[in-house]
Parts: sequence; C-alpha cells; structure tokens
Amino acid sequence: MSALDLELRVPSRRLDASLRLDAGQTLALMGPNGAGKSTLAAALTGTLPGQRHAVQGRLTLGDRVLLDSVRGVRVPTHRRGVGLMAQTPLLFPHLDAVGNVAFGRRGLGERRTTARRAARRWLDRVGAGEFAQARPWQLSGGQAQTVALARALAAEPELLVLDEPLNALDVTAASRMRAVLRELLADQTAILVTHEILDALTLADRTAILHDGRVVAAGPTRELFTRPPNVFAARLAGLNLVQRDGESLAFRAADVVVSAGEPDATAAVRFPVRVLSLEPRGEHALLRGAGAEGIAAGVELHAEVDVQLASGLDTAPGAPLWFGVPAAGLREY
Ligand SMILES: Nc1ncnc2c1ncn2[C@@H]1O[C@H](COP(=O)(O)OP(=O)(O)OP(=O)(O)O)[C@@H](O)[C@H]1O
Repeated sequence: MSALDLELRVPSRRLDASLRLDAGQTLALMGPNGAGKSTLAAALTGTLPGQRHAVQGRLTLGDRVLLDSVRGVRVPTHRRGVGLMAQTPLLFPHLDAVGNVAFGRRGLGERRTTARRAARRWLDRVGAGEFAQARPWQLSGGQAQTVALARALAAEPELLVLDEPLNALDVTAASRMRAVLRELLADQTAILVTHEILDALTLADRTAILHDGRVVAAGPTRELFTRPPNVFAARLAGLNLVQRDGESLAFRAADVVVSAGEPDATAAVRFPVRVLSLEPRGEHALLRGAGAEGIAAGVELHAEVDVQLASGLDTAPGAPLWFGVPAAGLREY
C-alpha cells in the first residue's frame, strides 16, 4: 500500500490541484461537470492526450516519483502501478473474461498459465468466477464491469483510479458493485470519481471537491457533508442555498419547519413559497417549494416534513406555504 502525493497542473484544461492520500485510503473526487475530475484521473494514469507536454507538476506514489516536470521525470503509464477502472468496461472482445483479466499481468511479463491462474483468483474475489469463460458480448453491463474491476486489480496496482464505475449500471447491479468495492477498497489506495454522495459516504474515507480545476474543499467524507466547510460542499451535500447580502445561507431540508401561516420568532429566517410537489419518502415526505418573494424568490427549496403534518396542510401544486428555519439549522458562507 502506498501513499499518494500530487501537485498537478494541466493548463490547457485549467486544472491546478494538490492532494494527499494516506496508504490504503480511498478518496472520493467530486464536483460539477467540467470541474476537472476526469482530467485529473487521466493525468494520474498517464493517459491524457499529449501527456508529455500537457501535465506539469509532481506526482509521487509511495517512495516512487512518477512525475516531476521540473526534473523531466515521466514514468510511462504501464510502469506507474496505477490501475484504471473506467465508466465503461472496454474489455477486449476476442478474449474471454480470464483472458481479459490476465492481459495486464501478461503485459508485465508473467507466464500465461500463472497469469491465468491469478486472473481466476481475482474473478472469484470480485464475485465473477462463474463468467470466467464468457466473452464480453455474453455479459451484462454489471457483469462486464466486475470483470473490468478484476482486470484493474489483477495488475496489483499501488493506486486504483475508478472513474464513475457505477454510472452505467442499473440499480441492482450498482448495489452489488458497491458491496464488492466496499470490501476490495478497504485495503487499497484508491481514487473514486463520483457524482453520488452515497458512493462517497459508503466507499471513501476522504472526499475532495473540485471546482473549475481547483480543490475547493477536502476532508473526511462524513465530516465534509455533515458540516460543509463552504458553499461548494453545501451544494453537493444537497443543502438548500439562498443568497443574502452577498452571503450564502445554507440549511438542510430536515431543518425546515413548514407552516400554513407566517412562522413565529422561533424561525431565524422565513420564506413564503408556492408548492411544487410533495413526494412520499416513508414516514416523511419531501416538500418541494419555489420561493415566492424576497431573497428566495424563484429559488427551489426543499423541506422534509412528517407525513402527519403534511396531511394537514394544503400541498397542492401552487398552494402558498411558509418555510421557516431556526437559527441552529442555519449555516452562513
Ligand atoms: N478532450 C478534451 N479536449 C479539450 N478539453 C477538454 C477535453 N475534455 C475535457 N476538456 C475540458 O477540460 C475541463 C475539465 O473537464 P473534465 O472532463 O476533466 O471534467 P469532469 O469533472 O470530469 O466533468 P464530468 O463530470 O462532466 O465528467 C473542462 O473545461 C473541459 O471542457
């Protein structure tokens, strides 16, 4: 297991990011579209087009320097010890699952029988042993992704980069893959690119948020989303956000008190809203409203309401209601 230390710049894509990751930890890399997540992933694996000129900075993995643009050190992709699991499995169609998984080890000079034996072990570990003889076209999306995971792991990478590995999977296949990843990432240094807060929370010790090519927030995952340090983290955590006097007010849907009439002084802020929808969520319901006037005018706000309470309110689309938030539920950025 190796620690990761990077300071990378890709000027053509406006990426300028520094990150550190302890050996054996998983870091979730999050951020809006175009933030630079895939660019950073490709710079790590050494697969960015025009890599030689495009990427500057320093990258160390364990005690090995993989990139140092000042000293002219650039370790090529196949010698980095960085494995990639991409959004789509990209398996070789002419090889069966074992052949695909063994491929990387063969590339490192291992004998065919030894490589295939190791490949079978990895297929078993990811729960894909039964597909060993299958060709890629005989596999479902989820099955092919598990084979791709086995292939990435079979090369025994010091760092595993997973670029939105659950993206193309249906709900059942994604749940299964999440369970497999949870077990395998426990003692693997890894970077997981994801848009899903659930994946960050279940799979990653730490999370870094990229915005416009910069790391704008980083920390232990649970802490980052429970007490978002800034507006970028608050937005990803799904908090309500309203602008006031150049500041952002953030609050959780669970902290909103919904009422038919204007809230009393227990609410530090109050917003008149028009109902957009009421969506049942077990004992609670998610009430979506649009701010009707004042600082929240036109802003979509969410409140988590008790179904008993919701049943006593007029929640038809367009109905007027009030959202109030006590001081304890407010964060200002
Ligand atoms: N092939 C490319 N050629 C040139 N610029 C690119 C290319 N791909 C992405 N970019 C630019 O690089 C920047 C970072 O994009 P990148 O794809 O890394 O973001 P991302 O965070 O992975 O986004 P997404 O969540 O949509 O995958 C963006 O400004 C984007 O327009």
